[in-house]
Amino acid sequence: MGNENALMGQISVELPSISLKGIPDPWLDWIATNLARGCAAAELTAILVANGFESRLSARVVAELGRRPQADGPAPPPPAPVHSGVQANQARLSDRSVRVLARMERPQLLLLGGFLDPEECAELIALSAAKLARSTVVDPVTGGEDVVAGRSSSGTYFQVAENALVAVLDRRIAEFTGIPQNHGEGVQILHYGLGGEYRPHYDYFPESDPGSAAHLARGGQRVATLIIYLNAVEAGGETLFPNAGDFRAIPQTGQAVYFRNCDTGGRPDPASLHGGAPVLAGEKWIAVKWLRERPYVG
Ligand SMILES: O=C(O)CCC(=O)C(=O)O
Ligand SMILES: [Fe+2]
Repeated sequence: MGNENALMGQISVELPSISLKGIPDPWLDWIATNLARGCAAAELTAILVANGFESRLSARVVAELGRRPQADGPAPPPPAPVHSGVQANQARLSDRSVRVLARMERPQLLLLGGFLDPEECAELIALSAAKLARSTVVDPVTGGEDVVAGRSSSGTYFQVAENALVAVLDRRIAEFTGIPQNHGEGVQILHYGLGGEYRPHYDYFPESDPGSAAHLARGGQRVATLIIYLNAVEAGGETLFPNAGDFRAIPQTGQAVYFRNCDTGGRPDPASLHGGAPVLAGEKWIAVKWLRERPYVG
């Protein structure tokens, strides 16, 4: 898969002239170091506030440092072996081996086994079941969130590292993808009932849509997507790729499909068109992680 270091090297960032006044230098170093380690902006802001700094100033300074290229800071974590051109059939992570079950070039895609344990899947479902709300899509013109017939799931979000299990999951995703944790949007848990579907769509924001600008300003493109299956669907519910020979990933507990929405130059890749096929029997639970080009400002 793409080499994140190369990708990050190509991104040029405009530095807005926001003053960092009000936060002493040692704290600025501490924020920069922890952002480079992949800590969530919200977590760092909360620590600053707990140490007596004003909350709006803290959030602004953390966001500002998150936008700066970190040429002098510690290097980002190396990408997992499967993505660095080595055709390994498993990724050895610090707490498990993730098996590669299938791979594809366009879009760049890996089907994965053992990304989550069945117990972890069950806990994510239990934590989400009580707080589901109807899913929305981005309005191409306004950039707002609309309820549409083509996305009939309900879902909920967890902030990065919101609880112990989500913290483990976010770390595992960063380690596997080689994309720093602070580039991730909060993990979404989605539930589809019988007949529920998400018609084919792109996860990237089309540059020609006026509504995309506001989203692109908050961390750039959604360069990659990870969909983790939290249960085995009895029939239907596959993640399908109409521009890739109608490839279909079948939901099986703990397995995942990881794909790039953009090429290594950060350009949207139309081959990444995908959808969730209607559930024909049973129900479908998934965890979805959208990964941005730059640190995500939620
Ligand atoms: O339900 C699926 O398998 C696909 C979900 C999806 O594409 C998304 O949430 O962006
Ligand atoms: Fe999607």
